[in-house]
Amino acid sequence: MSGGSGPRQRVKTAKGRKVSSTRWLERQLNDPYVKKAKAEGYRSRAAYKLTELDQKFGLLKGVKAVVDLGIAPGGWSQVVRRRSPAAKIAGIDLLPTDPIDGVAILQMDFMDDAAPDALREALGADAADLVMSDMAANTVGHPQTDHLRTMALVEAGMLFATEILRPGGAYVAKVLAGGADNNLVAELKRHFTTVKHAKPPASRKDSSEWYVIAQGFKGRLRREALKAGQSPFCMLHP
Ligand SMILES: C[S@@+](CC[C@H](N)C(=O)[O-])C[C@H]1O[C@@H](n2cnc3c(N)ncnc32)[C@H](O)[C@@H]1O
Repeated sequence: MSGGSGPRQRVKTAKGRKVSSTRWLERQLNDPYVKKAKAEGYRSRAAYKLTELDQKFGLLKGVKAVVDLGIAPGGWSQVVRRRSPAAKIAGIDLLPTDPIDGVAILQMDFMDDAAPDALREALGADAADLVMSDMAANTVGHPQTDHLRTMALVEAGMLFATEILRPGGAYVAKVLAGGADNNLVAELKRHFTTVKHAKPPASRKDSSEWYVIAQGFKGRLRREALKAGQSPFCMLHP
């Protein structure tokens, strides 16, 4: 997507406004995805990242139950709702999210021990077809710390996905530049038949975010079977 209509808008630095805030405002005003989101009734330009990932990977095809980790302000769930009007959707965020028709929204920390059960209950389905995470840890400006904190969210999302997905289901998560690290990719490959990375066009070029897309969930691994050296796959959600 390029350009957008009309001349580029400039924002004057107001008294008390930081230069970085002025730049952010200017970028928002001139961003074609921001304009499109406004025109099409999406709460965030992030909606187009999921739309583009869906176009490339068919993530939303036929989904009946979806979990949205880091739902606020709600763009991704709006996309799912429009694509699959009957799908059950449950989302979680630290921040409040305005209601979305038919979406169960929890305001809590996904890293809280109680979050997985609360989400399962909110979803109201035995299993999900898709777990999507657009969660981003608040950056502290120390690259290693930021990377570790984001990876902790991706890993926690993966663990949750392996407990709630039906066989064949998918997990998509935001990761930082360089993608998921080798250990995480190896772990994802144990659980999913394909693992890919993508940066949708709507993701800003100067942002370090990428997405990891894991599809074809193999089914829950049965820990006892693994220990006993038997076939580890146990289809708990046929
Ligand atoms: C980029 S935004 C998500 C945008 C959303 N996909 C949309 O389309 O509107 C990332 C969200 O992740 C949330 N988040 C970060 N860490 C979280 C955590 N531990 N638990 C729940 N939400 C978290 C943030 O509060 C933030 O709202």
